[in-house]
Amino acid sequence: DQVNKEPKNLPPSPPKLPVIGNLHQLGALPHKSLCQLALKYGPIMLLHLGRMPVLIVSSADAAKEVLKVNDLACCSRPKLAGPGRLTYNYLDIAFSPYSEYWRELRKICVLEVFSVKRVKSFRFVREEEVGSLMDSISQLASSSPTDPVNVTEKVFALSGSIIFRTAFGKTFRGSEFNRAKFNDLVHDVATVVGTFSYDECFPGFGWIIDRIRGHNGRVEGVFRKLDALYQQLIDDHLKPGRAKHEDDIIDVMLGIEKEQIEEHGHRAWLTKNHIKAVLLNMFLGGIETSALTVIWAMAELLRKPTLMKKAQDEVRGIVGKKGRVEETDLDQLQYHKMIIKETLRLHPPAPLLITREAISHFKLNNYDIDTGTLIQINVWGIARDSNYWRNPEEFCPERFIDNTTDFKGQNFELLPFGGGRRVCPGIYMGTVTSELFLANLLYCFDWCLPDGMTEADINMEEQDGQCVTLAKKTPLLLVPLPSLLT
Ligand code: HEM
Repeated sequence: DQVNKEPKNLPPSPPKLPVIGNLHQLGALPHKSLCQLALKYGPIMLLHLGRMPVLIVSSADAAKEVLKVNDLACCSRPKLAGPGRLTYNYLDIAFSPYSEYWRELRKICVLEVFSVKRVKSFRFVREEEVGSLMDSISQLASSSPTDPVNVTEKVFALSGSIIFRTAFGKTFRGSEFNRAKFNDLVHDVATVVGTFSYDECFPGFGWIIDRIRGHNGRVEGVFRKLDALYQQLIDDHLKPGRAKHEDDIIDVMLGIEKEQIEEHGHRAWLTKNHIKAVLLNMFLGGIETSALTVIWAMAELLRKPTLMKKAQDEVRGIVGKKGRVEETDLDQLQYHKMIIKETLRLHPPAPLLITREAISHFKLNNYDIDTGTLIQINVWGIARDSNYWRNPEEFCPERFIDNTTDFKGQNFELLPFGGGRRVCPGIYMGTVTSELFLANLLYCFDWCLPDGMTEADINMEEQDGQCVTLAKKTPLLLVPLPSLLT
């Protein structure tokens, strides 16, 4: 039998160095370096990061093969050390390997936490928080009219307060996290879960490099900060007589825990650590993604004043003198929706999605993909591929006029939320939040560049650091002029 076995047909690989393999070719912005490598080695390549084989998928056709045809073989997650620590050993949704447990947990959360009905029930939170941000920007604009506002910081704080209130049932203002460098913590979490540890790439000696670069200490530091926060949130929820408007995710999960204990007479599977692990997903999935979308959209519009004007005319024309954009207005803002879509095309918050792992051997365009191979889908590269997109580098929301391409995982040339069984369950929450933020920023203010700066000076560089998310390197500083409508 062994004799008759066909030799394996592995995907092409760039030449690798002894021991480290292709690690040195990743660079500071892996999605970019991987695009360059794909031009030479093709849309299906096999890299080796130390001992780990990693399949890099860089075309819509190949992404379809992975996410649609072979999704079941590819929908697991590897047990990497950083996410392992932060998820209490993979008890969450995003980093848990494919299993009965993951299916059950995802099902509960999709029904109870991410459903359109639940997300809509928190509309008042989003509108209140957006309203108070607009008020605070107005105050800054009237007290020091020429001073720039750090829009990046404001948008992160807004996104944080919305997740705090909807997911954790607590206001963010006045908490320790408001004062601390909140966006740094959010970014640290994304970095810790996005960075491979050297120990897993190089068993035997990698831990020495990890120790020298302080990787383990960093993971532990982030873990302790988050764990203390979660514990405090859970304790608050267990206090009798707690005032609340709507059940938040902690209420929902504590309710399931109680039901299980009542039903079985003892705890079935849900513990406080499970709840904390899911809170990490809210923290990581919910805050940075929506904030980055708004920041990149603002930066792109600032560079193209005619598009900015078109967007402002639309929102101001539809909302009139109401003073604020409400969620019920959003469906009428068709151009606005195209701006968000175009921003997610050029600046997908997770440019390589979240690492997957093959749980069985499968064939991808005749190549053999072995069990245990890690899989990264370069959605950043795919969305800039001139085979699918005309003038792909240009920010042009108009490309979506009379074009039904959507980002929900069915059009493989546009996958900012991934696809298949692991598709982002927060699509509705993420888009409604980003749309509401951006629409209000555009409706309430005219935005000018700080003195002496021109459109060409806006820094569009991406933050390096091999992180799971794609942040703008420098903060967006803009001078707000209140619009006459507010
Ligand atoms: C603009 C907003 C957002 C973007 C672009 C985004 C993007 C993504 C991406 C690319 C993935 C990985 C998909 C894959 O591996 O194929 C993902 C997964 C996930 N996202 Fe989002 N996301 C957003 C908003 C949210 C929000 C608001 C939440 C929750 C509060 C959330 C929670 C999650 C969770 C729990 C997963 C893991 C799913 C799984 O592995 O089964 N996301 N998201």
